[in-house]
Amino acid sequence: MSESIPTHPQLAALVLAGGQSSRMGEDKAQILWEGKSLLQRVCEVACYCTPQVYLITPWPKRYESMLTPEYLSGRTVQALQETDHQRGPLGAVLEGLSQIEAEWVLLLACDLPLLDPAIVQQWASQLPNLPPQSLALVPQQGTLWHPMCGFYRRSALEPLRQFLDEGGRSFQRWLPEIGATPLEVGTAEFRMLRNFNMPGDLHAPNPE
Ligand SMILES: Nc1nc2c(ncn2[C@@H]2O[C@H](COP(=O)(O)OP(=O)(O)OP(=O)(O)O)[C@@H](O)[C@H]2O)c(=O)[nH]1
Repeated sequence: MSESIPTHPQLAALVLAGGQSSRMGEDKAQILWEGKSLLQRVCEVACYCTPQVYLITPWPKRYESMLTPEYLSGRTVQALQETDHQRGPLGAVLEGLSQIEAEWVLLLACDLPLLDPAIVQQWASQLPNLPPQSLALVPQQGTLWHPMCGFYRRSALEPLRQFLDEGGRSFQRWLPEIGATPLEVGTAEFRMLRNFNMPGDLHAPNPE
């Protein structure tokens, strides 16, 4: 993958690897697809968009060898230890956001191997145009948000903490609550947001 081009000086990326992978039957992050692990693919997209990339996971040791420059075209990814495993992906986002200082964070789930880095970077170029009160820029299709490839302002931290403390666990509920800005995307771009959940997804025809 080609060199990253700084998109926004205040953009970091946070990759998620955790959960149960119960539908896949084995750890999704480590699954090989077309010669690379799903985690490696998503980390490469993140590294294309920003030099500041973090992985939040309950198992940093497990992925240590996959975050090195040898795997990531000369880049590195810093692993953050997730401490509370009970709150799902939103809890992981909270822990990640609280350790990252950049104004914006590109959130990427490790099970999105079809992402086109140039498109994600083009989306990031919209960030400077957002009003200060916009806490997130997230692809939306109809009323369905695609939160696992979206941009979150660091100041979303406190509203997120409050949502989790009140028992909230759903991005689909939280995003309207904070008035997230929908990202206008075309049909072709939505195809790259297909996440891999089951073994059959690994053998489905590539939408490209
Ligand atoms: N760090 C972290 N990532 C998570 C957590 N739960 C899910 N994820 C990640 O979020 C993405 C979407 O996860 P899901 O497919 O909804 O859940 P899953 O637990 O991985 O899989 P299922 O058991 O099949 O639902 C994947 O990239 C997971 O690695 C969590 O508690 N912590």
